[in-house]
Amino acid sequence: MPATASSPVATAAEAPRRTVHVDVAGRPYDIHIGPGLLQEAGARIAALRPGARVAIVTDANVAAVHLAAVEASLAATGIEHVAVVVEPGEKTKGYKGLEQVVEALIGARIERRDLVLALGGGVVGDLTGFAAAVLRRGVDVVQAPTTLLSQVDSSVGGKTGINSPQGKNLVGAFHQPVLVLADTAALDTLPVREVKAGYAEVVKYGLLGDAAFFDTLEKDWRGVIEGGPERIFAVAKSCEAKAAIVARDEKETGDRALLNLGHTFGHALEAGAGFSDRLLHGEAVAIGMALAFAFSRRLGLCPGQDVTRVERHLQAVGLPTRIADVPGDLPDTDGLMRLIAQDKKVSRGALTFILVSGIGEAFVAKDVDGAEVRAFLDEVR
Ligand SMILES: NC(=O)c1ccc[n+]([C@@H]2O[C@H](COP(=O)([O-])OP(=O)(O)OC[C@H]3O[C@@H](n4cnc5c(N)ncnc54)[C@H](O)[C@@H]3O)[C@@H](O)[C@H]2O)c1
Ligand SMILES: O=C(O)C(=O)C[C@@H](O)[C@H](O)[C@H](O)COP(=O)(O)O
Ligand SMILES: [Zn+2]
Repeated sequence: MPATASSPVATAAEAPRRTVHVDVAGRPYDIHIGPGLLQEAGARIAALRPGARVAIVTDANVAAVHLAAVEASLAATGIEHVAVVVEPGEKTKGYKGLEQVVEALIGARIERRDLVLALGGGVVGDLTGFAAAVLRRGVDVVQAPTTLLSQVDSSVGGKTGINSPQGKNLVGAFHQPVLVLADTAALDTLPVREVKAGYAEVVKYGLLGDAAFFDTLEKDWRGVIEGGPERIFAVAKSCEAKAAIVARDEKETGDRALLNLGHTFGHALEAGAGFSDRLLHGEAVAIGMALAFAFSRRLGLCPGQDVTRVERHLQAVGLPTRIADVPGDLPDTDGLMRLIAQDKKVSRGALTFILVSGIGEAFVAKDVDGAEVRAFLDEVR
């Protein structure tokens, strides 16, 4: 097993293995990043929790390409394991998917000191994390993210949950993982549309608080999409940014909400599209970030040149930036406003948005006037 160093990432040319420490109060853990980590799952889990049984939860697409390696790794270290395979796609992150996973874990007699291993993208990670949080009132989870999005975002920070027909992630729990294994070689089998969707959450870290990272991405984005050292650098840099925010505000009472840049609009669009593959989460975030910049400009908060620069970059990568880019029907402005009203940042009925005063300068805006949002949506549709 390689040694783990926790120094900050500076350039893409650094070693292919990185470790980022998440110093969340009372439950610190490591994110290991680099190629070949799925093959090391058994050794790392045996070292972390000797004698534990492991329930792997994955989806059918991931099972086809990566489950065998994980099972072989667990078997090689003598870890008893079972696998639960769910249907791929956002619709699985709902009540039925939760019932399937929880019942399978109970059926497999997974005990409190055993481990649940989420092997897959954000859908598997969020669903499995939530199932583990409620199983026997709490079983520990290891996240093994296999999409770019899940490696840079969803496997880190402990937000778990499922969607309600009334909105995104409305049922869930904070349940930090005990270990994250981000095997960057697993991304080699990921369809390019999914890589690009994950890239939206990478750009988010630049836009919300790190203008220099955004500059780097403007130059190096092809390497992140195609694979190579730029990709590992981007995963590590993103995990560092998220780890720092989560460590100071685990339960989103303050500036963790910055990680929601683009999500108030984005989540409403995802729900409006019926959580279907018409609009992936990362694509919704790309549109949402472009809208957050344009809305900030409308309010006189952000220079127009920054709005244009963000839109151009997302479009160059091949991400959508406008509501009209979503294929098929969406709710009208009233319908979108009803979905926005279910956002978890709403407080005493008042809307909260993450707005920007420029690239790398996001802030939490409370009491945003709903009439302004409605007028903006009417204008941009
Ligand atoms: N908890 C958080 O902090 C957080 C953060 C961001 C997003 N999310 C959630 O994450 C979800 C989106 O996650 P996602 O974009 O990873 O989507 P996903 O989990 O649906 O995975 C995307 C697709 O890729 C397939 N796949 C996954 N890994 C693969 C691989 N290595 N090779 C081939 N195919 C593979 C999956 O089967 C699926 O079809 C959303 O529900 C979103 O709300 C949560
Ligand atoms: O970790 C966070 O905090 C985030 O907001 C990350 C987001 O990218 C992610 O999509 C998250 O699930 C959204 O959280 P929600 O609380 O708005 O459901
Ligand atoms: Zn997100």
